[in-house]
Amino acid sequence: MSRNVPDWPPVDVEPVPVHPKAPQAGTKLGPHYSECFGCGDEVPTGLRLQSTMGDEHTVHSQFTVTAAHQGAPGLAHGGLLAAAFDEALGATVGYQLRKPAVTGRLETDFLRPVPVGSTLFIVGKLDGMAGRKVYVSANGHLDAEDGPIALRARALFVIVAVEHFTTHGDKDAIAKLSASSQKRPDLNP
Ligand SMILES: CCCCCCCCCCCC(=O)SCCNC(=O)CCNC(=O)[C@H](O)C(C)(C)COP(=O)(O)OP(=O)(O)OC[C@H]1O[C@@H](n2cnc3c(N)ncnc32)[C@H](O)[C@@H]1OP(=O)(O)O
Repeated sequence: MSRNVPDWPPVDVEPVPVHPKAPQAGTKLGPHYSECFGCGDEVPTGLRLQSTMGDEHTVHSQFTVTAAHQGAPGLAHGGLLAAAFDEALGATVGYQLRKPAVTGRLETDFLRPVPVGSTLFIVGKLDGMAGRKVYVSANGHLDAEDGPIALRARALFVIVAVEHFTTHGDKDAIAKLSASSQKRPDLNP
């Protein structure tokens, strides 16, 4: 079946300036925040994405679908799959720019059903930047790095000041994150 996919990126962009201290290819990235629904290891019902730096400005993430992620019986819920891509795309932006950025827009094409027990191999890549706008996209391969593509996603992340989080978020949790990230050079600018 053919699908009309809009031009991407939708505006003229510059190459994204990857931070000189961005993690090397092959580096396992670990949770950026232990209570993150997408990657945290303190969230029993979370998605627990595991990400690794790839070559050529990519980040590779794996998400294993459990019974807790069902929509239809035995199949992953589409909203949770979109959440997994939000996390994978956010990691692609965050670890390479090492600047805070939030999702402004996220669009997802669901191409194949994703059964419980399967693993999505998500490859996110930076597509360009225009001012504070960072364009990023990802493919999700079913059950292997070279498996069939089950989902595609494109997103706009917007670079924000740290005040975005201190103004709108939980100050105690931010303090906890700050303290723990002192031990994680990959999380510091
Ligand atoms: C090492 C660490 C690892 C870190 C790893 C991290 C992984 C975390 C992954 C999870 C990420 C999330 O879920 S983040 C949580 C979900 N997202 C949010 O809560 C964001 C809520 N939205 C907002 O706070 C705001 O709307 C912002 C910040 C996105 C934008 O507000 P702003 O700062 O006032 O800027 P604004 O001027 O409106 O927008 C800036 C530019 O972006 C454009 N723009 C903004 N939104 C859109 C949009 N939906 N569609 C098109 N374009 C848009 C504007 O037109 C403008 O273009 P121009 O005029 O410049 O051309």
